[in-house]
Amino acid sequence: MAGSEPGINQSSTPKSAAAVRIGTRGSPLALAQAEMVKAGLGAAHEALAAPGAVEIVIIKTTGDQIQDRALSEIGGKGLFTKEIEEALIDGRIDVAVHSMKDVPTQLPDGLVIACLLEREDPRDVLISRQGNSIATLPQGAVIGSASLRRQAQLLALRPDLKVVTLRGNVGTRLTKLANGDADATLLALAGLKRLGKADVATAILDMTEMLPAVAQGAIGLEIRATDRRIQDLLAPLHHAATAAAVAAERACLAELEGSCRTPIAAHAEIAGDQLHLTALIALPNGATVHRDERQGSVQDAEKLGRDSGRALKSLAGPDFLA
Ligand SMILES: NCc1[nH]cc(CCC(=O)O)c1CC(=O)O
Repeated sequence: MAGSEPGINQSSTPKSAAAVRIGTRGSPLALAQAEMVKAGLGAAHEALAAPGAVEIVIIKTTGDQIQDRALSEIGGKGLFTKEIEEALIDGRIDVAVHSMKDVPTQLPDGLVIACLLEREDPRDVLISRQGNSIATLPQGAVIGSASLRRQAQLLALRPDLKVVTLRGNVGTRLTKLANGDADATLLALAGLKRLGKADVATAILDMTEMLPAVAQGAIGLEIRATDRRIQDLLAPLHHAATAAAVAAERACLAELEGSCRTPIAAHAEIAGDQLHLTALIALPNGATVHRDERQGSVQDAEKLGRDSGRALKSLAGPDFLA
């Protein structure tokens, strides 16, 4: 290029000198997760431990802007991921850090989840003002939640409860609870732990009463499919057992997809070379819950997930997911 000097950046927006640019939402939880990735990269590669080598870029998503409605009402998949994926495709960032439970099963062309961090505890917790289990919540208690999955499973156990929409990030929800907007709420333990707030939990819910969301507790790192440099840098952070569990759960979800208004939950547990998958679909009012359990080789994680999704579909019948 005429007039250009070596090492001088000619573009109008100065290009970051960082070796790795990590894109994330700006919520405290998202930032904590991005910091975990930054620390992991620094621990794995000496060159990335230097100040400025890894940069965190905050990107605002549609899901962050809309705070007053249930996500199922807004509709549309990828409310927390779309803008971050655009930055990845445009080359403004190199790695997108996602809570895998917010990532749609279909990724945009050219992007891949290249790495899964070791999963945090996937269970949900109850945070309540009175009663330390679902069974002992006061009659008719008001539960704040925007999740159809949590609503359906709560109402299946306790049809007398009243569920109201409670959105916002973890801190906002805790404030709303303290203000009396609800008697109790449910949150993912993983998020609370990463925020150092696990002590607000009244009780950790058993998988048998509250099956988690697909991929809950798992953090996935999305990159450009062609980016070998970043792929190699992330390799030491990858956790194979988490990847297999998440693959099974997401394959189940992909098989069931069609409506984001159907409560779906799934959890895969790995012991040795065996994967045990539990999945369910329910009516939002909890009146019907269809459950599937199966076990097989970890190698067949995706097939187990697909088979589970198909089994649930045939249990439920054609009208259920409509
Ligand atoms: N949709 C919000 C969201 N996405 C991921 C988590 C928790 C962290 C995780 O599952 O890894 C949360 C908050 C919650 O449900 O309590």
